[in-house]
Amino acid sequence: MGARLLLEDGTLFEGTHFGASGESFGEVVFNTGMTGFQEVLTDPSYYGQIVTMTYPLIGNYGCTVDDMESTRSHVRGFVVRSYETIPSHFKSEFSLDDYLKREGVVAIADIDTRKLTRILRVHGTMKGVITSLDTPLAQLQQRLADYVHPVDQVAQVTTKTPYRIPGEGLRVVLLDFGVKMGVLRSLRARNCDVVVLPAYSTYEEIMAWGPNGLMMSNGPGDPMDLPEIVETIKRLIGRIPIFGICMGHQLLCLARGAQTEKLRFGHRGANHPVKDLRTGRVYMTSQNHGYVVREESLRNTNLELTHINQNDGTVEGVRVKQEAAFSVQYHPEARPGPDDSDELFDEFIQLMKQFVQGGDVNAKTK
Ligand SMILES: NC(=O)CC[C@H](N)C(=O)O
Repeated sequence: MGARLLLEDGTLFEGTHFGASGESFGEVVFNTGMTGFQEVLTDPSYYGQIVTMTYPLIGNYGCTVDDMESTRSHVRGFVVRSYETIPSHFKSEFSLDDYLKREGVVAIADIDTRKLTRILRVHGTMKGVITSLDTPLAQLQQRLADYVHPVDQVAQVTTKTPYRIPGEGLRVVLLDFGVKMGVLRSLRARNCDVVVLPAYSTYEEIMAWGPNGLMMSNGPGDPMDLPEIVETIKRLIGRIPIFGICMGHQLLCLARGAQTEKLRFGHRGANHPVKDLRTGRVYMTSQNHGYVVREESLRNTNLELTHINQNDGTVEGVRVKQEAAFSVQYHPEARPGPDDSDELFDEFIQLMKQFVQGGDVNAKTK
């Protein structure tokens, strides 16, 4: 059965259909990871996006509940060069096709994903639609032109009610902007007592849990859609140690007066080199973001640039001078991807310990 992918600029790809049937609109982006399609599909930061995998063979190792990054898929569509129908891996419990059908994700295979990626690299990410239906092209074009991306996507994916993952160690409140399981696993591996709160929790609701530290998660959409949350973070900086990942990083920077902007085509994949400017060490990192903190905007703030991307020189990490707060644009929880940056969670634990011992609101990030 056939399927079509139509881009906002009029480019049409015709391929084979798999996954759910129907018509689905979203922002078309690409991911450069060679593996990790299941983590990509279940990462809430991809909410509202149609994801293309640049690696040509997808589905080979099947799916397993173990590798889910949340309880459902958040993508609006999935695009691959070659879909492998027979999964082969000892952990595989079901096929990618079964999973996409179950989650209502429309997918297309057998298109030239290299050509698609080059279009997105040159012209930037754009709106698109995948359809398995026979809708006439002119009608499809009109519907795509009328489609608008959802705003405040964080509200769609954050937990509706607080929940706790008990542990014997330090109490971490996690503001859930669309948290990946990997972040929770990394905190649990360090025995933290984790309380996950809705993104729009107030300063008082957060502090009522008596946290030793605040973790701010990844999440979908534009950080500038979230001014109320930025106001809450302004009050929290200096009160408790803070560690921000991706969306959490962008919001920390906005709270300290920096600015964010949209990248032309973003960074998505498990193979992005990042340099720690303090040590000169380069880490391979897992990434998924379309927005970035503007480096020039750090100048009049007390944010210190700690990490940069080796490919395009963009901001990858900061710390707040004189305060116990730091953040990174990439994903140290590494699902999928290299765990080079796992130590950032240990740094956060150290910061919280220092803070507990000294009761010191000025415990320094290293
Ligand atoms: N993974 C994330 O947290 C992404 C943050 C933000 N939605 C961006 O695309 O830049």
